[in-house]
Amino acid sequence: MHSDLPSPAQPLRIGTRGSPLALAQAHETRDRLATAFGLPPTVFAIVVIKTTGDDRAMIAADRPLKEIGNKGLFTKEIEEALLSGAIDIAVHSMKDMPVLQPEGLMLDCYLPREDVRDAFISPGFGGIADLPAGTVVGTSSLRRRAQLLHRRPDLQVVEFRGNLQTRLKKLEDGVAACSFLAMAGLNRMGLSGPHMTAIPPEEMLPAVAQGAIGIERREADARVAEMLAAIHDAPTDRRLAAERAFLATLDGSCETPIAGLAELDGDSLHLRGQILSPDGRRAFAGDRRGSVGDGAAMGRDLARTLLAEAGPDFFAWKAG
Ligand SMILES: NCc1[nH]cc(CCC(=O)O)c1CC(=O)O
Repeated sequence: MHSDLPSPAQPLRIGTRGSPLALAQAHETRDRLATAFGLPPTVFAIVVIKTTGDDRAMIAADRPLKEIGNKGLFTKEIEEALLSGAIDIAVHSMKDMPVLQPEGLMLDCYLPREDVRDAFISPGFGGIADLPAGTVVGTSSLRRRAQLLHRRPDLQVVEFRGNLQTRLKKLEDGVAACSFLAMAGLNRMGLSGPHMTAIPPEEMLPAVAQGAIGIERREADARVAEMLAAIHDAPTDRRLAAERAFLATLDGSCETPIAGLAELDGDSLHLRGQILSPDGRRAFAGDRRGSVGDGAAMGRDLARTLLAEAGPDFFAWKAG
């Protein structure tokens, strides 16, 4: 194995998007590999790959991502680089990953999960419950929009994108009273402040796989598979098995109003799931408790139950 380890002459190439969060995730992956194998950072090369989703010309800042089409928006070019051999591994936010990988690629290494919760960001208010009727809130997430409108149909939701700094500026300019981001991203970038509060999952159930980083590789690359096994986090794997089975059975993607969270308590797994109509008027939620090895079955079962409760017309909007 040791002769197979990366060297300065033949570094392990880590593919990533160029956003600050993506780079932080790629550096975390590099540092965990370096520590696990006692290697210097110089045997890793971080390769930034521009994806369709990063192309500002194509994506006007005020155009909802769901209108542009999200299938592989942030992953296609990176997966092509893996398949062509231009990079050896690719680091992804699991929240943005489809449940199935392209032929020849494998996604079975997860880093320890960060905070799964959403953050409430506002210079003026402490939480959702404090918002007066009619308040304008900013988010580009279809899930957060639906969840907010479900609880608070009196709120007005406007499209809101950009990094934390951009959002804080917009909030200070009065474009909206508050916004939302994943705690995981803020923590991984070392951002915290008086304007940010974690929202309990009971109040806003997070997206499936929120806070989890996955590392993709070529299926046939045994050397890389062996290296990744050393940094793989099994508890995160068990939780994502339940959440992603739930998502797969619902046939959803990251831009459909679906929420899911699995938590471990010793050998038992607790899975919560929710589906909503985009306007938030209809919502179906449920949970399952079982043993840690049964996550995928629990996820499928919960999804089928919610689909049956929602009825055949519930997902009809997806076709239109
Ligand atoms: N869809 C964008 C995206 N993908 C992953 C994260 C945050 C990090 C994570 O959940 O792991 C974000 C931004 C956000 O929701 O604030």
